[in-house]
Amino acid sequence: MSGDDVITVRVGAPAHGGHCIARHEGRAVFVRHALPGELVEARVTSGEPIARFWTADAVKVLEASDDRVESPWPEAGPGGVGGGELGHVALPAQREWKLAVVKEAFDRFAKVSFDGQVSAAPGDDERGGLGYRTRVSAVADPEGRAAMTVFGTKDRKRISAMPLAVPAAEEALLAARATPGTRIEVAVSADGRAHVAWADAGDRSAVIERVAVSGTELEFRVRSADFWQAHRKAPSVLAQAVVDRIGDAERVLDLYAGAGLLSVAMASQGRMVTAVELHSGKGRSSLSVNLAPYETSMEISGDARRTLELMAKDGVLFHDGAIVLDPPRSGAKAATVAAIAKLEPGRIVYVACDPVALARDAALLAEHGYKLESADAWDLFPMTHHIETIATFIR
Ligand SMILES: C[S@@+](CC[C@H](N)C(=O)[O-])C[C@H]1O[C@@H](n2cnc3c(N)ncnc32)[C@H](O)[C@@H]1O
Repeated sequence: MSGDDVITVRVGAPAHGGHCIARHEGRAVFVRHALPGELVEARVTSGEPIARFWTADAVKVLEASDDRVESPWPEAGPGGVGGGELGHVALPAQREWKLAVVKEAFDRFAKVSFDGQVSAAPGDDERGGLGYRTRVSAVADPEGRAAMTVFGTKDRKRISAMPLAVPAAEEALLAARATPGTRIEVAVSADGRAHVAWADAGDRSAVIERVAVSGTELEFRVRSADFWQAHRKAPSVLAQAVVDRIGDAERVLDLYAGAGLLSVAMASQGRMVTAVELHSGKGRSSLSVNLAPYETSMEISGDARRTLELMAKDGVLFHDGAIVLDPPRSGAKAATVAAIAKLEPGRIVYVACDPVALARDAALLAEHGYKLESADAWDLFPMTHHIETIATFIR
């Protein structure tokens, strides 16, 4: 089965990754562009006879869910580009979907229950979950115009709209003309201006971002090569959440620090922060520039696990301190979790863009004597399946 084969299935619960699970002839089928409870005709997108599961796109809805809406971005619909796979789901139902996914991840992999909420970022409800991305990227098509990858393929399609982006970013992306094959990166900085960078052309221009944390406006220099949260409100939501969760820790180790968003937020509250980041780029890193005003804080340029192991060798302990980590999608994994536990931090604050990776790491932390104190989630990527979760662990 593949290509144009269409099957009729009753769709079940959502699963991690932006699809719902259905069954067909005894096999699990991951169906995108559907909603729980719907009866749909789905085009099989991968369906080897011997495969344990198939994937499919709902192409015709025979019985629609009450939560189905018209997608504000049809180009990301069935057979379209990735990055807008929940567009057909009403905004409150997107959050219920994400809550179900986080709960399932915690139950299944961490064996603890997730009792938190999925909160909206300020202003998202008013904007219908649109116009939030300050960072967008695409690749120039043969005519030099913005194109995105068709989900599950290597093909690209020119886009005519990017409604998830703040208007200035959408406008800049659609107006960009670049050498075919070049990556076009748009960043709208705190001053509301769109900055377009052609990453492959070596453009490393910096923008200034301003983020409000505990009533103070903090400034950050961010280069196009630096990691920066994509949602316009994500930096303040996450920095505030972390500041609120580190308790009275005087010393904090911030692993996977990026341009220093969380480090600077904590340092601005008088904490002594050591920030660790692997990809600090050429020249003076943004992390070091952004941390410079805080004399008791410092940057370590290197790998998180290696840094932890060197600290353990030197007998460093974090009993009265906290370790904050915000790893890439794959999570921290066993060796880094073990290295964190070796420093015996009183508190661990884990910021995760993948709830399954977080839940797996939570199970590992439990083996090292760390128990979940609290967990909360934010919908910082409306119209997509992505979700940001913060979990706090104590010894
Ligand atoms: C999800 S981002 C978090 C950045 C920052 N906390 C923020 O919110 O802006 C993860 C960061 O980890 C860095 N990174 C990836 N692997 C790493 C490693 N092994 N050791 C240290 N940093 C790493 C990436 O370069 C990236 O900046």
